[in-house]
Amino acid sequence: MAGVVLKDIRKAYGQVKVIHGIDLEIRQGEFVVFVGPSGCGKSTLLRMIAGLETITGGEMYIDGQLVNEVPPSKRGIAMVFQSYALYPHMTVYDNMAFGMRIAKENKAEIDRRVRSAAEILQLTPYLDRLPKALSGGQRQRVAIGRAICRDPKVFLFDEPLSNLDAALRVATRIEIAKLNESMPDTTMIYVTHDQVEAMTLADRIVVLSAGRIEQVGAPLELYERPHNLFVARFIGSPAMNILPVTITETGEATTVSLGDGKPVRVPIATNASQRGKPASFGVRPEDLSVAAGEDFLFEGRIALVEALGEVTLLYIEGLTEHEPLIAKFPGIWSGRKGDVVRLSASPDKLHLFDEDGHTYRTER
Ligand SMILES: Nc1ncnc2c1ncn2[C@@H]1O[C@H](COP(=O)(O)OP(=O)(O)OP(=O)(O)O)[C@@H](O)[C@H]1O
Repeated sequence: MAGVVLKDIRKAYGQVKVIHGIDLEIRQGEFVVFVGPSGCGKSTLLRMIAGLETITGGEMYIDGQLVNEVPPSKRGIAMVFQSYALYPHMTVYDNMAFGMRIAKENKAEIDRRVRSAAEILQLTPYLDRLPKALSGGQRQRVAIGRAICRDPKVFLFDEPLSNLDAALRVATRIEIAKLNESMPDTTMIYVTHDQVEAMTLADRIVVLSAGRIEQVGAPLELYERPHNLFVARFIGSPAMNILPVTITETGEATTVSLGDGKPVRVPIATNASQRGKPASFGVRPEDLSVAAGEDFLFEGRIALVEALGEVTLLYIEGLTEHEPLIAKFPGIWSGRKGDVVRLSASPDKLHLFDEDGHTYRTER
């Protein structure tokens, strides 16, 4: 089974510990995406899987084999980097064939693999070109093609699309999704900063912070049921609105008191020990709507309207001393700066976190 298993994986550069004990099981054929803020250790973790960084502690298994001391070339992996790293003086064909030639693969097999990879990535018309005569997106596809030719058990991607412009990113992202479908047994691990890439490509997302895992789950699971404030804020854009509240009633549902004393009933269970405790109340900008009647969550003044065409973002002040609340409405919305709005949200879209930032929401 060509899965990847990390057991208490640790990394230190001298005295500086950057990965603090990661446990993770990636199944064969799974597409796993690592996300997290800059410096959280995504690339370090990927490079340890690749064998490009030594492992300070713990055990790493690829396909059931302990690989801690196995060199990169013997791990059955292929890695695609942000910079395509193609040989400029070689044609697309030769770039893709290079690794196999070094490995003394026979000519017919090399030709079969190069042509099949070119076909998958729509590179067949460009096989005789030099990299300089290709667009950035095409070059990145050649880099991916070169990796496919190695027939890896595990494909590693380190921000492969970050050098491409917006349109090419989308096109190449779709290529990668198709590639994943066409190689169902190949495990793929992908590092990105881009939420859309993470949400659309991943079977599971691993959210990292400061060298630790915050949560692992399917994209929509992380979006709908973040385990803690960190994940709640990290997944989704603009980020979830978080307001400080006090718990006033507990039970099957919980009543909290917002900053202005307004009671709000949240259909999330809490036990009696939580009464009177401070908590964090969360609601996503896209889950807010204009309240029809007197039944509203918030009332505030619009401080800024950002009309993006497909959506309108409203920044609303006057609710707390904290940052403005953000509401995201579909399409073009007619409200203006200075208007007073009342907002509500469906009760099942409300989130509640305890004073340590953990969710109260239990699995349903
Ligand atoms: N060679 C090194 N020596 C010392 N510290 C290092 C070294 N390489 C990385 N680090 C530190 O390890 C931590 C993790 O770095 P890493 O590059 O894995 O983060 P990242 O999540 O990939 O960040 P980014 O998203 O910015 O690429 C950072 O704090 C970084 O400063």
